[in-house]
Amino acid sequence: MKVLKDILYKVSLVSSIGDMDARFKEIVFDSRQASASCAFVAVRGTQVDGHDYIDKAIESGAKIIVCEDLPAEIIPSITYVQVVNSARALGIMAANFYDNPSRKVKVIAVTGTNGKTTTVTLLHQLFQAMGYTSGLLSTVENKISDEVIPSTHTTPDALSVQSLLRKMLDAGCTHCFMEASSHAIVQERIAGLELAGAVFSNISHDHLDYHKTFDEYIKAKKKLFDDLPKDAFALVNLDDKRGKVMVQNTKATVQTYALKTSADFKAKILSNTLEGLELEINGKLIWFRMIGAFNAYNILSVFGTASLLGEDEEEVLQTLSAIPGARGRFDRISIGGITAIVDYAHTPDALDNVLKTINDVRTGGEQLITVVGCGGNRDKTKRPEMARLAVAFSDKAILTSDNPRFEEPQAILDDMQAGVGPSDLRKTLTIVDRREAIKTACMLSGRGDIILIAGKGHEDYQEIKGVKHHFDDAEVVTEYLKQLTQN
Ligand SMILES: CC(=O)N[C@H]1[C@@H](OP(=O)(O)OP(=O)(O)OC[C@H]2O[C@@H](n3ccc(=O)[nH]c3=O)[C@H](O)[C@@H]2O)O[C@H](CO)[C@@H](O)[C@@H]1O[C@H](C)C(=O)N[C@@H](C)C(=O)N[C@H](CCC(=O)O)C(=O)O
Ligand SMILES: Nc1ncnc2c1ncn2[C@@H]1O[C@H](COP(=O)(O)OP(=O)(O)OP(=O)(O)O)[C@@H](O)[C@H]1O
Ligand SMILES: N[C@H](CCC[C@H](N)C(=O)O)C(=O)O
Ligand SMILES: [Mg+2]
Repeated sequence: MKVLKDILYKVSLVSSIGDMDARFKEIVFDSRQASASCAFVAVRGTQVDGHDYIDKAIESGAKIIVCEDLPAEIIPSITYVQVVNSARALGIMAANFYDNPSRKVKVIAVTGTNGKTTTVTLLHQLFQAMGYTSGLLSTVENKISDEVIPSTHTTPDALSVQSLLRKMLDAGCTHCFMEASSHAIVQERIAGLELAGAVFSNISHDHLDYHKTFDEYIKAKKKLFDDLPKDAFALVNLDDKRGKVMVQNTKATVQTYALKTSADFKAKILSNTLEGLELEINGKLIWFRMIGAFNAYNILSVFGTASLLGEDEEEVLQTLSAIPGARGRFDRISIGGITAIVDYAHTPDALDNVLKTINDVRTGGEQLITVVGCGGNRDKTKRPEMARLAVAFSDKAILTSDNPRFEEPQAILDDMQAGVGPSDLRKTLTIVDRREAIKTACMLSGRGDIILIAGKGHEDYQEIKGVKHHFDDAEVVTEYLKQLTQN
C-alpha cells in the first residue's frame, strides 16, 4: 500500500478534498481497469475525456481521484486531488510509485522522425555485448537484458514506462535505451523520468495528423531537451537544420555529431555498398555491417552516446562493428540471384533515404522494383509524396496497402496515385492486396534485380478494421522468391 501524499511528491497541486494520507495499491488511468482502493487519474485524451469516467472509476472501487477539474458532486468517502496537468501528474506519480527507478538506471531517450529504433537497438546490443545488463524500450520490442516483452507503442504509457524500468532495475540493469516519440512527449508519458541523456536524430514530415503543424511537431521534440536536468547530456545531429533549435533552451550539456560540418563527434563515409559501410570515426577506420549513409548517422550517434556515458572509444567501435542492426531495417534476403530488401521506411524522408541508398550502391543494369503503401488513419499528406519518390527512384513501383486500419484501402491508394505524374504511370502498378503486390514484384524480377518492400519492416501483421491479420513482408517475399526461382 502507498500513501497518497508521498506519491504526489513533486506534482503541481491546485487543491485537495479529503484524506491526503489515504492508502492505495495501484494507479490506473482507465476506468475500465479501476479496482478496489486504486487511485484513478483522469486524463484528457484525443477521443474522450477521462474526467467523464470518474463516476465509473468510483463505482469500481477507486477511493482517490486525481483530476484537473473537480466533479460537481463530491462524495465524502473519496479523496479528490486537483492538479495542474493530469497527464504530467500521472507520470510523476508513476515514478514515485515505483520508487524512481530512473535515479538508479541511466536512461537515455532518443527522439527524431527516423532512426530512433535503430539507434536504441544498437545501443542495447552494444552495451549487452560490452558486458552490461541493459534495458530497451522500442517500437519493435521491449527488453530486460535478453528477455523480450512485446511492445505496443514506440514509447509505452507513463505507468508502463516506470513499471518496466523498475523491473529493469530489479534485474540488475545499469542502462535503459528508449525511444521518445513526439506523441509520448506531448502526452507526458515520460514525465517523472530523470534522464541521463537525450539524443536528437532528425526531423522531417510525419504525424501532422496529430501535431497539426510542423512547428508544433518541432516543439514536441524540443520539449524533451527543454525538460532535461542540468547533469544530463543532450546529443544532437548538427547536419539536421533543426539540430541547434532542439537545444536552444536546454540546461543539459550540449554535444553534437555530424558528417558534413564540424562537431564533437565526426565521421566520414569511406565506402557504402550492399555489404556494409566503411567509416572514419575520430581518425579510426572501421567497417560496419549496416548499409546506407543514414546508418552512418545512427552509428555516429551511438558512438557519441557511448562515449558520453564514459565508455572506451576503441572498445565501442570494435564491438559496434560486429553488430547486425535492428530487425526490419534494411533487411536483405537473397534468393536465386534476386535481392529483396525489407525496410520500415514509412515516411517520405525515410523512403527517400532508402531509395537513394539502393541507387548509390547499385552496380547498374539491374532493375529496382519498389512495393510500398501508406497507413490508414495516419498523416494523409505523406501519401502522394511517398508514391512520387517510389516512382521517381525505381524502375517500377507497385503501390499497395499498409495497415489500412479504418480507411478504405482503395481511397488510400487514390491519395498515393495523385503524386504520380502522367509520364510515370507506365511504370506504376496499383495492387490493393499486399501479398499479390509482393508476388507480382517477384514475378517481374530476374537475376540481379532488387526488390524493395517498404513501410512495414518488422511488423508481422496487416491491421484492417481493428483486427491484426498475420502478415510478414520477409516471410511472403521469401515464399515467392523460392517458388519462382526453383521452378
Ligand atoms: C493518439 C494517441 O496517441 N493516443 C494514445 C492516447 O489515447 P487517447 O488520448 O486517444 O485516449 P482516449 O481514448 O481519448 O481516452 C482518454 C482517457 O480516458 C480514459 N478512458 C477512456 C475510456 C473509458 O471507458 N474510460 C477511461 O478512463 C483513457 O484511459 C484515457 O486515459 O493514450 C493512450 C494511453 O497512453 C494510448 O494507448 C493511445 O495510443 C493509441 C493507441 C495510438 O495508436 N497511438 C499512436 C499514434 C502512438 O502513440 N504512436 C507513437 C509513435 C508514433 C511514431 O513515432 O511512429 C508511440 O509512441 O507509439
Ligand atoms: N538516421 C536516419 N535518417 C533517416 N532515415 C533513417 C535513419 N535511420 C533509419 N532510417 C530509415 O527510417 C526507417 C525507420 O527507422 P527506425 O525504425 O530506426 O526509425 P524510428 O524513428 O524508430 O521510427 P518510428 O517513429 O516509426 O518508431 C528505417 O527503416 C530506414 O528506412
Ligand atoms: N508508429 C508508426 C508506424 C507506422 C508504420 C506503418 N506501417 C503504418 O502502419 O502506417 C505509426 O503508428 O504511425
Ligand atoms: Mg521506432
